[in-house]
Amino acid sequence: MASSVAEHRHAVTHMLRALDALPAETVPLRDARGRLLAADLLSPLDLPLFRNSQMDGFAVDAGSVESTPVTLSIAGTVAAGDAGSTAHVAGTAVRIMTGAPIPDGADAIVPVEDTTVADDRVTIDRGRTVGEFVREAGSDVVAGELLVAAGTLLAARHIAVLAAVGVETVSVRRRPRAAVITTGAELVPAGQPLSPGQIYDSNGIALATSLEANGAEVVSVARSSDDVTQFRRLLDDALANADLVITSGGVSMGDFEVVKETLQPLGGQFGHVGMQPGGPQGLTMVNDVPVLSFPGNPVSTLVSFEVFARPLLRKAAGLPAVVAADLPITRDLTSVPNRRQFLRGRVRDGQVDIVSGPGSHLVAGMALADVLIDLSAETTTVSAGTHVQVWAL
Ligand SMILES: Nc1nc2c(c(=O)[nH]1)N[C@H]1C(S)=C(S)[C@@H](COP(=O)(O)OP(=O)(O)OC[C@H]3O[C@@H](n4cnc5c(N)ncnc54)[C@H](O)[C@@H]3O)O[C@H]1N2
Ligand code: MOO
Repeated sequence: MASSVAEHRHAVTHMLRALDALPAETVPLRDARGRLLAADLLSPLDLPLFRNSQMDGFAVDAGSVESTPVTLSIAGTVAAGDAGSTAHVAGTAVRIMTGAPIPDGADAIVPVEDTTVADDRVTIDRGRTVGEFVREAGSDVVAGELLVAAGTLLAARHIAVLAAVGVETVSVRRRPRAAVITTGAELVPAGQPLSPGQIYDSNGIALATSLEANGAEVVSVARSSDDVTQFRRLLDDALANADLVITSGGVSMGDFEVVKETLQPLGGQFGHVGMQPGGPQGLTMVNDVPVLSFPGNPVSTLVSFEVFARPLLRKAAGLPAVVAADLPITRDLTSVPNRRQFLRGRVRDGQVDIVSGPGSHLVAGMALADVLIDLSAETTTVSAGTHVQVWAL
């Protein structure tokens, strides 16, 4: 397999198509933020549920406050939470609090600021017309009306209205379940002392957090030595629980390419994609679960994720597409011929600058970047001021 970025992306898209049609699951409303609503939600109730006051003040019939000042006797008090069964008697005022049910017969609210109370009488300085500061039942939404449409990415404002009508759980699209396996005899988890030749495993956590940031649920992050038996066992565990497996390392031309050695006999396609970093790539379908095999260099892994996994995961999760822009570059640069190059850049004042060399081990340089600069395979030189395509990280 030797292919272009576009060809490989096409193959990955095809292999990951099932992620767009994952079944629904029910989650507590409290956990629904960031999830895609699976079905239209109709309101079970009117909102407001009952006619209530928009102000602390006095409920009156507008007719009796037409000419002011006028003094009315105070017939009672209703607070928010009261049942609101008392009827209003024309020519009187009922002391009322914001959110309290308006007594039948009252049709306007006079805010307390426009009144003076003496004993059990209130003098109203400014009248109000019918409906002023009255919140009618159903004026926001009526029972049976569409509250939130299927396919909505639930945000706090959607959760708010669902809570307001008493919804406890919602049906949402299941998140893609992803498993990560890093490979390499040299890898050690943080917290363990490093022996000569060993390095900390950064790709496991980098891929897990990348997956989560793009709407996936990470079911496991495992680490394998270069031993085929161990890798195969971890792979089987991952396949049992995941819709997608991402591996890192073990795909190029060395003697200990555990990922390639295990997956190629299962039909995996391994080879070079015309890009830098991220050239060596593998793609395998095992038991109907797609396995994306990214190269082990830390920047190669992250760039592979950006180019091949992130756009598809965001689409499956209903998240907005990755932001791309054309921006002028601050300096002259050269690019390797016949490879699409993804350089690490930073945008300042509407221009993009390079923040790191092209080496795929430069993980600290990657951390300085906020965009990838995407240079086509045909590009060999770019002069300062030329517009280049960038993708937000
Ligand atoms: N003769 C050739 N050698 C290499 C080629 C080639 O075409 N011919 N391609 C190079 C390119 S490009 C890349 S990228 C790497 C990809 O190699 P692998 O995917 O097999 O990765 P490894 O050899 O396992 O590791 C590469 C590098 O990355 C470090 N690494 C691996 N995993 C992790 C991790 N989880 N956390 C941190 N760092 C990791 C590893 O120690 C190596 O330094 O192959 C080139 N070689
Ligand atoms: O493709 Mo490798 O990712 O250049 O370093």
